[in-house]
Amino acid sequence: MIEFQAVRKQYDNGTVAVHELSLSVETGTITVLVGPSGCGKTTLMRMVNRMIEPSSGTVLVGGTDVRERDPAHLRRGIGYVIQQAGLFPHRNVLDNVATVPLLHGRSRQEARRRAGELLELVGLPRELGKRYPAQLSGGQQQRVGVARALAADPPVLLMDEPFSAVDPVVREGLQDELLRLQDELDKTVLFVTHDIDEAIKLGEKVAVLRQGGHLAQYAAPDDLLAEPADDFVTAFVGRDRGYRRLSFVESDRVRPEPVDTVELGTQVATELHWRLALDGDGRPRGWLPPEAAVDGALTEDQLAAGGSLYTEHAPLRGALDAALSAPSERGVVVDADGRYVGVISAEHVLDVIQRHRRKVGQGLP
Ligand SMILES: Nc1ncnc2c1ncn2[C@@H]1O[C@H](COP(=O)(O)OP(=O)(O)OP(=O)(O)O)[C@@H](O)[C@H]1O
Repeated sequence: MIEFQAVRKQYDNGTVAVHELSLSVETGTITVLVGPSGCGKTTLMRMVNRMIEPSSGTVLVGGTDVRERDPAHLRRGIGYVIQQAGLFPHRNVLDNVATVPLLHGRSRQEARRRAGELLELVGLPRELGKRYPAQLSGGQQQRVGVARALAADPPVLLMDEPFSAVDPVVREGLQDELLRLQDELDKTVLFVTHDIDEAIKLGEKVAVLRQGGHLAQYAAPDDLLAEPADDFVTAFVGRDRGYRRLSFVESDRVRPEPVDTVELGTQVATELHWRLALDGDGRPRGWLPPEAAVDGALTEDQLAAGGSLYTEHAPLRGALDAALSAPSERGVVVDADGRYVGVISAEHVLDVIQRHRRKVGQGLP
């Protein structure tokens, strides 16, 4: 769908930002360009919608050389999301999103209706449409930016460090939202980041670039972690790549065990061991520490905050993290509806990992 053929970009001051780079981005996938600052990611991305022209080489979108396309026309089929969302400050949120359908000749009423739908699609309540960008949080602004980029229903979406200006928790939410949206929309997404974790989480394929616009490696995330092409990629993917690879290892061998539970809102006696507190629907709310004396009905503020939850059958990284982050040293396993299933120890997860290694016959690094 997007193809870079021996693309090179040298700026007027002599800087070679992209060095004869060839790369194919498959239709309907998220492909991530990742690399340190200044390695040419943005330059490469902007050649797709002709914001930057290559010095030599060819960029094809949908099989057509972009130079044969009128830039304005080309950009209508290519959504573009940037850091800080790039919203118009003096237009309210709904009008920001409606801009594109209006440009496409829709009536104002129709454009606003479509904008409302898009806000919901990216997980924002329609009421926010009346606010101005400055009245939204950074994460909400980014969602509006995504909604605006999707407004023309473009087959291609370029995203240039779209989530880097928000805090890590919001960022994770936005990443999850993008994966959910992509499941639904099947766009061809080219995503730029300098964060290898973000690249690995989002990319079906990841292109690692190094200084001077060289392609160091282009591979699926698991392959990148398993077999980094050279020292640069090894250093860039980081020391804990063995742990990260667990994100790709699913296993049905995790065997949760029962643990003592207590229900919020009920009277509980003092005990010498950790107990898991559940709400009335069986969802974990936190841990009740040993020897905790509960006067009256059990409330949430008497609990130690729980660790992360592990959803059954999810990749093993989540299982290990749940076990390591729990105050009771036992990770809580939940079903797809978030209801308590059992608990697991870190030792058990490591044992499952060992058995997985033996089964597939290749060690996790
Ligand atoms: N208009 C320009 N004129 C001259 N040099 C430029 C221009 N734009 C970018 N560069 C240089 O080209 C190189 C690549 O820049 P580019 O913005 O593509 O990198 P990047 O990987 O996106 O970086 P970052 O992660 O910091 O955004 C850098 O050395 C940069 O200084």
